[in-house]
Amino acid sequence: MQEKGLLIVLSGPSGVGKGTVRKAIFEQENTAFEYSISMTTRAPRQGEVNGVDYFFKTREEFEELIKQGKLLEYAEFVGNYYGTPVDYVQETLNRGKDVFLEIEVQGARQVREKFPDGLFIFLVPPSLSELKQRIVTRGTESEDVIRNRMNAAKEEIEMMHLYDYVVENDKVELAVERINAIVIAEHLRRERVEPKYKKMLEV
Ligand SMILES: Nc1nc2c(ncn2[C@@H]2O[C@H](COP(=O)(O)OP(=O)(O)O)[C@@H](O)[C@H]2O)c(=O)[nH]1
Ligand SMILES: Nc1ncnc2c1ncn2[C@@H]1O[C@H](COP(=O)(O)OP(=O)(O)O)[C@@H](O)[C@H]1O
Repeated sequence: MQEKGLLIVLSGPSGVGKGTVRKAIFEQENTAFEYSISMTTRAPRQGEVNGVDYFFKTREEFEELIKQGKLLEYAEFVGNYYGTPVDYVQETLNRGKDVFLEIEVQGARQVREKFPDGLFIFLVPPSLSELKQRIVTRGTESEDVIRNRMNAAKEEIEMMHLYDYVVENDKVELAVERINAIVIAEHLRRERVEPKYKKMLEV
């Protein structure tokens, strides 16, 4: 039987750099994970592409997906819905591939209930002031939204203890390296050999 893939969940407060770190992970050569593209009702930002960054949905479409049980988890975050397509995740894990989710904390909590054996990684900022700076310099949000996101961030950071690992995002490259190391260690702990090293064993 095909060994199932590992479900890797990267979460943390808004503005900590989840999206940035996730992109850097997928820009590495030979990334062994499959990224699960989320559904959202948020409007696309400049340069975002439907089916690449997100599947952009109307509220009605999203609520229909909820009703039909098509989402592994979903959450309302600062006025918009975000959710993970369940079929994609299941099928990919069944093919033996690791699936990588980058989601906010309410969703991560729901995934933990359904996949207790998943690998849950919490990204933290070096400090709260640095977090605020990142949200401000991103410049995509109004002052009201920034205030909401900072308030949400404080509550989100309290969820840190529910995770398997906490990774500081001081520098993107360092955070990526830490996550790579954690995944390798978790594969070994689960007696799975990295696909990259499996090739060596075949020589
Ligand atoms: N629960 C959940 N959260 C998601 C999903 N996709 C993205 N998010 C999170 O939703 C939040 C807002 O995302 P977005 O609007 O793209 O803004 P940004 O990531 O803060 O730049 C971030 O914390 C994302 O990690 C998802 O499928 N489910
Ligand atoms: N390690 C880092 N050092 C400095 N700035 C960062 C770092 N990681 C991310 N950023 C910046 O912080 C802002 C928020 O990052 P983003 O990836 O959108 O966060 P999230 O997805 O967690 O909401 C962006 O402007 C991004 O360029």
